[in-house]
Amino acid sequence: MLVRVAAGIIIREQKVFIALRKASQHQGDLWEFPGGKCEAEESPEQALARELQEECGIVVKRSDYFNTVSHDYGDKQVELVFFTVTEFSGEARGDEGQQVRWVSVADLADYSFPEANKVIVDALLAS
Ligand SMILES: Nc1nc2c([nH]c(=O)n2[C@@H]2O[C@H](COP(=O)(O)OP(=O)(O)OP(=O)(O)O)[C@@H](O)[C@H]2O)c(=O)[nH]1
Ligand SMILES: [Mg+2]
Repeated sequence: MLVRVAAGIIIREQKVFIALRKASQHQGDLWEFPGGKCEAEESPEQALARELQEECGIVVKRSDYFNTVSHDYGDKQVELVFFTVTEFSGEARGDEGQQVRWVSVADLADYSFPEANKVIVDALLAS
């Protein structure tokens, strides 16, 4: 099963917004950049805007392509399309009951992310 996912690296005042995946979800109890599956005929950018509105209550005003990561979890193959989100309206929050946090880029190193995120977190830490 190959799933295409759009995820947002939401940045404000040098901090990045991360959310904790629910224990019941795939790759549960790990931190993520919010986002979700692209629906049929939806571009990754459209999926990103929809998911961030649903999960975090923000309206994306500006997103820029960052990187694509393909990863095989064994039970699931994902193609993650990451965007930076630097302009949005609304206050980012956990609208699906998920724990959320604004963290400095350096502090991302202290959080556990799914394996596919490693290259993204490393790129941010190096930036
Ligand atoms: N949103 C998100 N998903 C990620 C990240 N890294 C990563 O491997 N994934 C994987 O991408 C897949 C899709 O994510 P999702 O569960 O958020 O999808 P969704 O919002 O449509 O929710 P759903 O599970 O309720 O249908 C999951 O298998 C998840 O493990 C990440 O940083 N953000
Ligand atoms: Mg999601």
